[in-house]
Parts: sequence; structure tokens; C-alpha cells
Amino acid sequence: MLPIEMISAILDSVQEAIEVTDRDGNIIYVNPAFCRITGLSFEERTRQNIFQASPDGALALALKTGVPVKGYRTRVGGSNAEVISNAVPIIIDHQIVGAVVIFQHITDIIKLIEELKKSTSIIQNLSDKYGQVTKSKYDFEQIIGRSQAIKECIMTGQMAAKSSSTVLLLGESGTGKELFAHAIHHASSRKDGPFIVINCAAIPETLLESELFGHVRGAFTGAIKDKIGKFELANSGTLFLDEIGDMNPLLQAKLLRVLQEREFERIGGTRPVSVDVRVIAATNRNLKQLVREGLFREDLYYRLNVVEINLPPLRERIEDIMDLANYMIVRLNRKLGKKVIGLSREAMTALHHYHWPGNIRELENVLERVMVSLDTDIITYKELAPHLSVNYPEAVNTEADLMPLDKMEQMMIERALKKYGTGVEGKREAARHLNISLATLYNKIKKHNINISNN
Ligand SMILES: Nc1ncnc2c1ncn2[C@@H]1O[C@H](COP(=O)(O)OP(=O)(O)OP(=O)(O)O)[C@@H](O)[C@H]1O
Repeated sequence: MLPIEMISAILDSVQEAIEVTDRDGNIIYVNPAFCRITGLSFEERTRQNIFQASPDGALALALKTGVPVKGYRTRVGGSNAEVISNAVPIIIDHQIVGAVVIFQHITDIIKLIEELKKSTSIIQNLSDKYGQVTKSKYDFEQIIGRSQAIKECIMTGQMAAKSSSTVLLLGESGTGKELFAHAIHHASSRKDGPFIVINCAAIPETLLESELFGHVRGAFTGAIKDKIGKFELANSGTLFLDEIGDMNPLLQAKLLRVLQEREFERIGGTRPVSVDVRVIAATNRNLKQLVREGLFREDLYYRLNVVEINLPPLRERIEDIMDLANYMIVRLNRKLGKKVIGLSREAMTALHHYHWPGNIRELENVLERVMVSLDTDIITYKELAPHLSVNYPEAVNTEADLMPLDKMEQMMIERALKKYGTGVEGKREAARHLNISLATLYNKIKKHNINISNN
């Protein structure tokens, strides 16, 4: 048992109010926290009886019923203090000898709840931030190719890595633009900072602004908490803006301002946020043409185009195919648990003669499809050929049925969506089989105005 002086010191020092009555409801003790919260003095209160002073309070209830009362919201009789209280009867030898109540001022609790909410929001933001921050996955060592064209791209990329200049990566889908963005970041002095990727075509226009610049709580319907945008996430690192040609004019203007002034405001915010971010942008569209058509701001084009790298399509650097194929076979062996050692001479010739509309991504996909069902260690022409021939629809397999390429593209996309479905996974699968990236598929769905709900 604790000595009585110690018990008294404890009661005097706790932050919660404590009030004790005897079995008849006479108030026999209140602690200093009680006096502070209610504004009543010890002498004043201990002259009273609880059934007169606070007949509807938790203490009177616990004493009357002999049952504990928890989380009871009430006003302390004789004061304005609104409190949340817990009361219990004091039972000795099966007899109720009194009751005790402990309570806290409601504003203290509200303050605690507010603080908790703030901490939860900070934790949530940090966890969002942590989940989105990535490091670069590739370096220049992993960029395969001995052609003059790719060597020049690598040299320009390595030069660009030494500065913080904005880089514009141009090239068809699947030529390695993202790979280059990773490598440039990795070779730069920012390599220990974040590498953040955003695909401007894959995010609905209405969300893109908030994804890039963030927003403050209440900025628009649905903005229930502050959100950090990709620019802030990329601070002291690199932001890779993929499919930049798809950005709408309003955002183009905002992007131009960040590139010029290195600061912006979150949507709904009033405070400018300064950032130190290197931007690498990429597109498979003809940006100069978009500028001529008035769809892309000329000033932004020149801001982005400080260093330009034009990645050549695979059909223009056929001398790289052997190295690329061998490199991918090694990677796929690891992924698929195979022991393939290479391609037969005929198979290699077929790879050289194919036109590779989907570029290196298509080469990767073709090899993966062949290797999945391969049970020998050499890929021969027989296994490879079915994956190289374009799978024309029956309706267009004669000369008389020729149709515009554009139409053909639309038909193929509709076919793929019909086969794999229009959900995100379906689209991903469809893109894989069409040898294009998911973002390109979104672009083409938009371009051909394909109604995905009917597929
Ligand atoms: N030179 C290369 N050496 C090795 N792998 C490469 C090379 N170029 C591209 N790849 C591989 O090809 C695939 C497609 O490359 P990436 O995603 O970088 O292309 P992209 O031009 O960004 O395509 P998209 O415009 O469709 O987004 C990736 O798996 C990448 O690792």
C-alpha cells in the first residue's frame, strides 16, 4: 500500500480532475486540477452534496446505481465547464462507501483530437511521399548498342548528366526514352535524390495539375487533405515528365513558370513553394509539329529543349539487334528460370529483317513470348516466325481489302481491348500484345475516339 502522503501528492499532481464523495453524496475531496478546470474552490465544493450540486452528473449516477459510468459528457454543476467524465462507485467489503469521478475539460480533449488529426495527416503525407519516391533503376551500362546513332545518344546523355539542364528525349514508343531518363539521373550529382516519374497521358487532365503541383485541403471538392505534388517530391532530384506532348495548354503555362522561376503554388495555396528539380521530358509525338499547329507552346518547347536527344528507331540501327537480343535472353532466363543460350542463324536473320514498329519493347516481348513455351536451349526460326508476322484481321488479307493504316491501327486496338478487356489490367495486357506502352495505348484510344465502354 502506498503511504497516504504519496497518494495525496499523486492526486494533487495529475492533469485530470478528480472528485470523491462519501456514500451519502457528500463531496469530500477535489484535487487542484478540478479547481483549475471548473473554477470552483476546494472549500466551496467540499461543502456541497453531489445530489444537489450535480444531480445529473456521472458521479451522482454511479453512486445511485452502483454501476460505473464511462465517457459521460456533461457540464459540472455550478460552473460552465463542459467535461467528459468516467465515474465508479468505491466498493469495500461489498458495500458502496462512496464514488469517484475523473474528468477532463472538453476543450483539452478537442485539442488532443485536433493534434492527433494533424499528426495523422503528417504521417499520411509522409507515407504517401515515401511510397512515391523512387530511385533510378538503370544506368548507362545497361543501355545496349554499338551503332553510331545510339553511341551519340549515350554521349549526349552523359554530357547532360554533368549539368542540371533540362533534357528533351524524343523517339518512337519503345526506343528507350525512360531508360535514358533513369541513366541521366543516375549519372548526375542528384543520383542520391529522388527520381520521380509522371506520365502526362495516363492521368486524366483534371487530376494532372494536382498530381504535379499538389493542393491544399479544401481547394476543390474531394481535396480532403493537403497533397504534395510530384514537383515537391522530386526536390533535389529529377522529375521525368513522360508524354509531355499530351499536356494541355493551361498546364503548359504553369510548367513554363516553374521552369523559369523554380517556384509554384499548390492548387488553392497562397504560399510559393521553391524547388530545385531537374526536369527530363519525353514524347513520341512530333513536338515541332504540335508547336506549328498551336497545340504546344513554343516558349515551353525551347525551355525543355536545352539538350535534345533523338532516340533512333530499332529498324535504323539493325546492327544493335544481336547485342540487344542476347542481353534480353540473359535477363529473360533469370525471369523465366530458363537456360536459353541464343538464337539460330535463321532466327537472327529474321530479327534483322523485321521492321520493329514497337522497337526494343517489341523485341523484348517477342523474345519473352517465344521463351515462355520453349523447351530447347536455342530459339529457332520455327518458334520465332509466328511472333513476327503481323496478325492481320481476316477482312484485310487481300490486296482488294487494303485500308488506311490509321483504320488498321484502330481495328487492332479494338480487337485487343475486346480480347483482354477494358479494365486497367486488360488495357495493360492489350498494350503488351500490341507492343506499345500503356500510356501510348491511352493516347491512341483518345486519338481514335474508341468507346471503351462498348468493347
Ligand atoms: N538500348 C537499350 N538497351 C537495353 N534495353 C533497352 C534499350 N532501349 C530500350 N530498352 C528496353 O526497352 C523497353 C522500352 O524502353 P522504354 O520504356 O525506356 O521506352 P520508351 O521510349 O520510354 O517507350 P514509351 O514511349 O512507349 O514510353 C524497356 O524495357 C527498356 O529497358
